[in-house]
Amino acid sequence: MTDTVDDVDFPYAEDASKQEKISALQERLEVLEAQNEEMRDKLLDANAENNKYQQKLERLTHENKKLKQSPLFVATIQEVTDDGVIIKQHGNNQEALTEVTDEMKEDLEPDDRVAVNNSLSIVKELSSETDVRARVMEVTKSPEVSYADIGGLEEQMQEVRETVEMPLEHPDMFVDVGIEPPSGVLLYGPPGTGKTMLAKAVANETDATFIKMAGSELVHKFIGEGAKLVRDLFEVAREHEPAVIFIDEIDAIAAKRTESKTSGDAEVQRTMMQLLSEMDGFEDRGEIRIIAATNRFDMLDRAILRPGRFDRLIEVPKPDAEGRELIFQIHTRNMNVADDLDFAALAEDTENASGADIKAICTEAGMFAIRDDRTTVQRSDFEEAWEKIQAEEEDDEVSKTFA
Ligand SMILES: Nc1ncnc2c1ncn2[C@@H]1O[C@H](COP(=O)(O)OP(=O)(O)OP(=O)(O)O)[C@@H](O)[C@H]1O
Repeated sequence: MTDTVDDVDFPYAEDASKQEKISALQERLEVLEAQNEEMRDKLLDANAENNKYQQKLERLTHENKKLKQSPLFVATIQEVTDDGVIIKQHGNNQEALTEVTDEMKEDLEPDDRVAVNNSLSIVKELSSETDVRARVMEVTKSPEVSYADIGGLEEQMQEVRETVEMPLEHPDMFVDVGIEPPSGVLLYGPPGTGKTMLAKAVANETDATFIKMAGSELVHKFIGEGAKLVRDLFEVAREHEPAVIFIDEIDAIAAKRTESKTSGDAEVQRTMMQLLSEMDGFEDRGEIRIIAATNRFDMLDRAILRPGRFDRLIEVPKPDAEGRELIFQIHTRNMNVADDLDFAALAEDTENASGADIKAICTEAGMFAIRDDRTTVQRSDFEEAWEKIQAEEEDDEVSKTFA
């Protein structure tokens, strides 16, 4: 129960002298001032904490709202008539007549792509196909990642080289020996372990164009376009031979079939079928290699792992202590670190860190040094950085659980 002002009992006896009363009151005043100060600090802290939670709440509410919004479907305008606009939905090719405002009608022409909602009303006009391609595909001529930038993963690197590099650089050897090179390579393992790096490095070393597409974007950005984008992906690769196609998060398009028959699932199936048929016709594809990556190997539909498809599986695990040491060395190459920095000890301290975590630790350690007005980064900076990153990762986990 909180004290009220009426509860005040005076810190002196009734018969105390005036002087005694003054000094007793003085003392009490000092104590109360100190308590008041302490309370104010606590209040400030609580306010700051409250603000933080408020912001988190807003972020989660926003995220929640976004997830609940129903997806849009893509359609192409067939005809603009007096009765409305005839559209053809991508995916199921169904035609429909839909009404639009006069204002929107003025802007629409046959062949324009539009996004429609569940009741087939046009929600917005979409940018042209070339823009979509550019948005979902990352095309880089010889990306700037080399094998020397990858720490640990010697075995994985060796396997990727045999299965991707050899067929690109010496296709004749496979012909001479009379065997087919593996069609596709699937890299699987936890996030941030260097799967994308491996794919980029092999493209770089073979002077190939690196073409990346994320499985999740393929199926979640605009429903109805997945299959077409897969076709486009292989077409772009053919235009840029030699090329390495990299499909990240392949589980988004090649997950095990589920019982539900929602349009989303049907769309994912169509996208996967297109990918399988592109891969099955792969012998004629010349100098194109396909690498896919997933963090969710358990979710994959086994159809994509059949011979002739992703028939070479390479596990990319989190680095062991030796791997972590190498990755620390790589990411501190351009940093001004203390001469006596013990990389092996850092590796021991950071058990369970992925390559991406180590990169983040190095940057964060540099920030700690800067905050401390130093130009040399020392062991304690790395330790603090790892603590901070672990705390942030835990926070992220909590956010995901409540989202
Ligand atoms: N083995 C490694 N050696 C050096 N750096 C690494 C390694 N693994 C990860 N990194 C660093 O982490 C970053 C992210 O790694 P990358 O994108 O290759 O991971 P990934 O396995 O493809 O992750 P995800 O599954 O999340 O797509 C890289 O740009 C690199 O800086």
